[in-house]
Amino acid sequence: MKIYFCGSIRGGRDDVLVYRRIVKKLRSYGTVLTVHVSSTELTDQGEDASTASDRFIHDRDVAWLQESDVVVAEVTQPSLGVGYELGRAFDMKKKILCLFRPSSGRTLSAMIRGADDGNRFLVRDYSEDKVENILEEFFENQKKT
Ligand SMILES: O=c1[nH]c(=O)n([C@H]2C[C@H](O)[C@@H](COP(=O)(O)O)O2)cc1CO
Repeated sequence: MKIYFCGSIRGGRDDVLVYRRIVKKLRSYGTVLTVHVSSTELTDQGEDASTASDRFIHDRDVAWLQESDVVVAEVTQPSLGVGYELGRAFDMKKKILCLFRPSSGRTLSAMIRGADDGNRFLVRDYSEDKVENILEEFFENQKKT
C-alpha cells in the first residue's frame, strides 16, 4: 500500500514530533511516499530551494498523490499546502483520513471538518497518546472495503 502523509512545512513545524510518530506507525502499513514531511531536519523554509524548486515540489507531490492508495493528513497546524493536497486528493477520489488535536485550542477549518462524508473523507479528533489506535482502526477498516 502506498501512503501519502500530509503535514505542515511552511505553515510551521511545531508538530513535527507528532508527524514522526504518525509516520512511524504508517510505515507498518505500507510505503510512505512523503517521509521527508516528518524529518526534524526540515525547517519551515521547506526543502532546499537549490535542489528542489517549488514547481518541482508541487509536480512531484501531485504525482505522488495520484500514485497513493490512502492519504493521511495531520491538520492541527494550519497549512495552505496541506489544504491544497486534501482538495486535490478529494477530487482524485482517494481515501482520506484527517487527524486533528483539539487540545491545541484551535478550531479546525469548516472546509476540512465539513468535508467529512463518513466514507472516503474522514476527520478524527485525537489525543497524541491515542494516535496509533486511531490509525489501527482506520487501516483495519480499509481491509474490509
Ligand atoms: O518543501 C516542501 N515539500 C513538500 O513536500 N511540501 C508539501 C508536503 C506537505 O504535506 C505540504 C506542506 O505545505 P506547506 O509548506 O504549505 O505547509 O506540502 C511542501 C513544501 C514547502 O511548501
